[in-house]
Amino acid sequence: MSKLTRYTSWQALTGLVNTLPHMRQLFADDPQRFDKYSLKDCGLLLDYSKNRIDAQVVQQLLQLAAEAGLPQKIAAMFAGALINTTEKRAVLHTALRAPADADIRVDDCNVVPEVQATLKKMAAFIDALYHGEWRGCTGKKITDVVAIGIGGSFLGPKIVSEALKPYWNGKLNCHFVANVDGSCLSDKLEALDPQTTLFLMSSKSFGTQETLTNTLSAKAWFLAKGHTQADVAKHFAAITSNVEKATAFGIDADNIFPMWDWVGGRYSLWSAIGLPIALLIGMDNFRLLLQGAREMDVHFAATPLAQNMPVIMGLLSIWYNNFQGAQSHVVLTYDHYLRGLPAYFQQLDMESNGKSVTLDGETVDYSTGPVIWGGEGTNGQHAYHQLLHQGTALIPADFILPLQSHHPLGEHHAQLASNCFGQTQALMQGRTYEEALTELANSSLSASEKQLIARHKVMHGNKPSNTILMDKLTPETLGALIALYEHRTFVQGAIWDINAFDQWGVELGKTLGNAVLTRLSAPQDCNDLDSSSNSLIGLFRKQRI
Ligand SMILES: O=P(O)(O)OC[C@H]1O[C@](O)(CO)[C@@H](O)[C@@H]1O
Repeated sequence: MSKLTRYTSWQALTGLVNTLPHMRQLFADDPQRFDKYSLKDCGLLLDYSKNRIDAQVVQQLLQLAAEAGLPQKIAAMFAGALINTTEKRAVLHTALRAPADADIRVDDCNVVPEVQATLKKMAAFIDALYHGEWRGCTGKKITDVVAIGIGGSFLGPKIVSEALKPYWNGKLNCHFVANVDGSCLSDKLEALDPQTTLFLMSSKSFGTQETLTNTLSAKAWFLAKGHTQADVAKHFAAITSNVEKATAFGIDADNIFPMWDWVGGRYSLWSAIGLPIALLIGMDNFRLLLQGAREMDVHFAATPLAQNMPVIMGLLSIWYNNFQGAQSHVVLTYDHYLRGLPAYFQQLDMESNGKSVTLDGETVDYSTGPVIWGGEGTNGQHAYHQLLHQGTALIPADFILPLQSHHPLGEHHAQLASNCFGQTQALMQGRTYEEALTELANSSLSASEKQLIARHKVMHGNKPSNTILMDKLTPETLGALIALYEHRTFVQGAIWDINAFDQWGVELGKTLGNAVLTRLSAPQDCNDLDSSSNSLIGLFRKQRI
């Protein structure tokens, strides 16, 4: 039996499952329920009242956090302890948004000055592009930037840029290339002029196949347009922790922005990986994004657990995941600009908590990371909300809504908000058989048909959701929101006693993929492989001939 499942709080929580009344009753019994189970800080409001909780459950969840040493683990992360134990690294994405005078040490060296110097380098780079000091090899201003990267070197820049479209200053166009599928890069290149295009290669390792291949092809395209190797320096820059590989690749040392091994890829948008964001919204707004995340860092580090937003959200997810069989969690962003956020949270959470051994290497005897999925509201209501309401799976939901729109068009925003609130209400209260029968009372159906249809219309409700509101989607509130989810992920990994900051699971697929690549062009069959891989390789080889 694992340490975690031996905690008295874990035992107590196991005993509390299915002992609570329906949420309808919980709300009926306590008119102050919203006030009791909502938190406000960092420009966000978290309404967690539509959850299967009462004072006793919350108390035991908080006790679980205490028994798991969460406060100490939070302090260790902020202090730069090597909590990424398998790679012997600190986890300090929080240092990327720390104040300039902070002192945060790795190997007894304060990392903040280098972070600040990189922010200044970013600002100078952006100014040079904006004002034409940086020009292409034929003297033309740069108009388009192609950001090449994948995973955390793509999702953060892409999704945050999309989310902050109202803040784009129009000085540059930015395009994102991630997939190694040639269609992705080709689509972008066909519309571009190499004389006015700058390629930004983002790769912490400078060893990711997709990013290297895309960058090599971009360079080949550039050279095929009549330009020379000497011209490359004016059209290629890189963000990486592997400066040696980047210069060997042909990128001018002055055009390389550093990254550090104490920043995980999925936590790196706050570093120079976020350059595409800053190019689109300007450095002042990028600093506001950092500031918002900083506010959430201060909240997370200093707020008592019971009023701590990431802690409450992480504990609630554990309550469903580990005690009520929920295997997925849905994020529903009721804002068109936030439509990509669920995909961002997918990598953040699933690449962090998709683990099955504890820090000591013991196989866990409890569930860990759920599947994170979601999409844009109201679209999801016409796609998968049916399952949320009447399916057999328990899927806790987060609803995210800015109270003000950037485009106050007629009744649109009121309808968006009413749908958001209506959905959480429907998930909570459901519809009883009697209510369904009453709704059918005046229909022309026979009595037996009414009874049958009523059965199909029953919604059990008691489906948990959190609602997160902000006054408006701004760089600051977005920074706070993303940091909220970073720390929510941390809370769960800390309680599950897993390493949320390595990603050994992605290595094997890459290695085997590279081995297959060599076989796709080999003449002989791969009879040493399983028959599926052998056949699939054969089919691909056949179509190539
Ligand atoms: O920035 P890099 O080193 O190219 O890595 C890209 C992505 O690949 C991973 O290492 C594995 O998916 C992610 O953690 C990372 O964000």
